[in-house]
Amino acid sequence: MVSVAKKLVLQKQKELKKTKGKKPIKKTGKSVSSKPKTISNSKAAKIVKKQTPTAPKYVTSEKLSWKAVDIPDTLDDYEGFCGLEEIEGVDVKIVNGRAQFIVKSDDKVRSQEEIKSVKTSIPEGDFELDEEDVNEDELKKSEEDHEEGDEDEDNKEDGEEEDKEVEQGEENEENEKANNEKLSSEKMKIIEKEPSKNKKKTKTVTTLTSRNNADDEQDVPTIETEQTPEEIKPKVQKPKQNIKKLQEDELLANGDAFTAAQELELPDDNINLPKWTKPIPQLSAFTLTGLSKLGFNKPTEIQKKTIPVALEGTDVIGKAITGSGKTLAYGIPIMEKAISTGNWETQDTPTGIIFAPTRELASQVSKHLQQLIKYSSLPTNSIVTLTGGLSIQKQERLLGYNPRIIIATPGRFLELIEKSTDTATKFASTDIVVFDEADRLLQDGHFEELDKILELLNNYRPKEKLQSKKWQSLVFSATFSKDLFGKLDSTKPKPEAKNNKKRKANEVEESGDAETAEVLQMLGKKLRFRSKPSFIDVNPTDVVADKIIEAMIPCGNQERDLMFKD
Ligand SMILES: Nc1ncnc2c1ncn2[C@@H]1O[C@H](COP(=O)(O)OP(=O)(O)OP(=O)(O)O)[C@@H](O)[C@H]1O
Repeated sequence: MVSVAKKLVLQKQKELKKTKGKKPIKKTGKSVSSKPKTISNSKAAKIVKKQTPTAPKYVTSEKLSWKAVDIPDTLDDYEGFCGLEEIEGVDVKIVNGRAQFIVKSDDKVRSQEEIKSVKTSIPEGDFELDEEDVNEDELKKSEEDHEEGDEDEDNKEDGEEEDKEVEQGEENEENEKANNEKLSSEKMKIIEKEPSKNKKKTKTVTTLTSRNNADDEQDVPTIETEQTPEEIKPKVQKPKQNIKKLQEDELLANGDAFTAAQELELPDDNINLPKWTKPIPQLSAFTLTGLSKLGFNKPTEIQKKTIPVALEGTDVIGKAITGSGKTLAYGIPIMEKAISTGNWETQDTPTGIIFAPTRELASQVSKHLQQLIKYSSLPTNSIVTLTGGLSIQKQERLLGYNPRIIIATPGRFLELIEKSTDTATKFASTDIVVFDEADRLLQDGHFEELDKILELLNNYRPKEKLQSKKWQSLVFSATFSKDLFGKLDSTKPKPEAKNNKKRKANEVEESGDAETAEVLQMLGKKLRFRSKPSFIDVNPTDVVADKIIEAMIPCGNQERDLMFKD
């Protein structure tokens, strides 16, 4: 006899067989009755109708609901196209020489109102536009709107990092803006041949090019299509504003140095600045043009004495008070070296690294050097400031454009070289290292960082490849008091070596008093100069002593006694 349990099992198996193949019912919050609902024939028909895919529709690009996406720093995982998000469920087909977009559902298509509103926000880039799509006024307006948008975006980015760095932030934004102009990563160019007069079919070549990477260009598909001259619409005249700059930047970014050189404004060879050229005959026409434009008709004392020595490659220790023109005293030698190197578009190592103790000073130095560099053959993104409080990613991106001059505070610089051996190796290959306001750089807070930096740079320097095993050091400070350089005490030579070292310190030219000599000796040990440094003191103590006048103050006996009372 079959047991009740077995009966139940058999019944269950039968039920399971019946339900097999049916789609499982999705669970909702509501309780689902175990009894399957019967669906009327008409309702079932409606559901079937809803599931039928819409017939494919051909639409123009403006009708698609494109969304802008940020282009990431690295393009490895980037799936967008020219800063636009890919739209799923849309196919592209070339019909009569034009790209047609085939959509399968209406939710990918914009309404007329939406199309109108997006026409005023054309994305950045040299996109060619159809005349009927937008007139010149609209184009100008959209560009202005977009510029404002850019600022907002950048401000937002910096705001996330640190608000208080306003001044420096602005300066980096300027650099970044210049770089963005120069290297807007993806570009669409439409090169069209002139339509022939005899109404023959003309070939239109559409090439997608990447400005940044010549290799990318080879991988980009070229679409050749046949078009009649009627089909080729005249291009809208782009705004003239900044066109020359854009063309120049494009040439430079593409590495077409020869054509770019022709586009560059040449320096004035007839600049007459004898007060500069007499003590410093090595100055280039670029620098002289810049100095003349800035109205700097003669060098300051520290500039006159430092620049010629530094241009010869000698290490320099300069003593000059604040506001004496130290920035150009080291800035001009770096600039001249960078200009003479020539192949800056291929060289990926910096010419000079300038260390400053504070972000404000770094920013000030950068601004000052930018003023002069703009008259040189060096590109606008030749100077990069690396300081804390600003986006490290942004700074890394700027380093990708191979700047010639790095201005840094020790903390951020150390962070970057500890993060990437590639960056450390590049920086270690520098020709010149400047320590501005050395007394402050070698005090608490910075001393340990600078110590590590020097060690890393020394270790990473690819000596076999470089002409010189050591970089040139330019050290500036308003004072060489032992109190301020106290940290160097720990690196003081051992007593037995003291006499030898003392002799070396005395060899430093015009080293002045014993205290200065001792500080210089300690500095030499820390910075490991490549040559005997030239000590240039533009405010020696005897200058101050000369200004002290002997005076007699007549006073009575009582006052005199008060004076000598201990
Ligand atoms: N040869 C020159 N002729 C005229 N003005 C100059 C000259 N060189 C520099 N200056 C101007 O002098 C000012 C001070 O220069 P700079 O900032 O280089 O001084 P500094 O010694 O570095 O001072 P600080 O220690 O404050 O940075 C700047 O405004 C700069 O534009």
